[in-house]
Amino acid sequence: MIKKLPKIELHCHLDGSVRLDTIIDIAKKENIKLPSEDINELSSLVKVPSNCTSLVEYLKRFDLPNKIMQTKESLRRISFELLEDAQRENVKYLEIRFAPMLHLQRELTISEVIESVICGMKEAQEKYDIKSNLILGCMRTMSEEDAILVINEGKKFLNKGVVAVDLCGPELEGFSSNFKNAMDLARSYGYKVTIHAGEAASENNVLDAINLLGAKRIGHGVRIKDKKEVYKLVKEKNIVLEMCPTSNVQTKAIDAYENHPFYPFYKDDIKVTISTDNRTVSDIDLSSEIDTMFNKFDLKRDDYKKIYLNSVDATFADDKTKNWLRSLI
Ligand SMILES: O=c1[nH]cnc2c1ncn2[C@H]1C[C@H](O)[C@@H](CO)O1
Ligand SMILES: [Zn+2]
Repeated sequence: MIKKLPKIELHCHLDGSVRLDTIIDIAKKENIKLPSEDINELSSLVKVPSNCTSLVEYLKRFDLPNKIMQTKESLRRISFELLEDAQRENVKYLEIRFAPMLHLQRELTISEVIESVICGMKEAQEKYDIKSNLILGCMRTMSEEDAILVINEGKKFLNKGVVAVDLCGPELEGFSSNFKNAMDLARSYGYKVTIHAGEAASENNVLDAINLLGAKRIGHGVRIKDKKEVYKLVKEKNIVLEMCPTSNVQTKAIDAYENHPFYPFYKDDIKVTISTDNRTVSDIDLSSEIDTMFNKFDLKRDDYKKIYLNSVDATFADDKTKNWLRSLI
């Protein structure tokens, strides 16, 4: 049932959503040595195990896919295939995020990395009934200079495939102050800002992401449940939460689906949306994720419509795309 509904996904990492057989195929073509070429063994290396204890452990699963994402052709293909997979479950709009700095291990420049991902995205948009934009991730483990490089190189693609920037990777308390100049610069160019925050560290990071970095959307943000002041700010400013419940349960940001704040936030009119975070690493798709939340919390068709429309408003897409998305439900 859920599979047939039109869907929007705002938070999906390219490197966490690579098909396993594509990893094997690219490795063969590019002579890259994998720890195993057996799809079942590879699956156990890329998909997060049930006994994962933290975000840091979860993030180790990205090393392998990133090994085979170092050429124009592999990036084009992986971006095309992500949209191909998404349209099969009726995703109509997908914001793909990835960190260009992770794809410079061989011969590519930042600009070529972005261009290759856009190329795959365009091809899929021509072939299928799906639209997409890119969010450029800057790793919090890297320097502010690196973030500025990505922002400067990505500028020429703004509104030609690229719409926003993000900070991702392990979350330390107070990370925002290290990236204030970079995010000021990004906003001055016209990038929208979404920030992973309040996932593996406290709600204060959400406060900073909004107040210091100008985030209009927050990746996860589950920890705002812990402090009234931050919760109130998110609510009053209509900040959108890109919620990824399965990822939160896997990284132990939340101990069980039943305790995920998605439902109480929704009931209290916080702008919640549902995404996969990482299709391959988390071993889910958007339909299964929506299905899980709807079953756990007994949500109905009207609730779906409300969350879908929240997602339309929250996209970083142009008005024409937003109107099209509204017409689908
Ligand atoms: O949920 C997440 N939190 C923080 N960082 C994440 C999450 N999922 C993926 N990442 C990281 C790992 C990827 O290599 C990077 C860029 O997509 O973003
Ligand atoms: Zn994420």
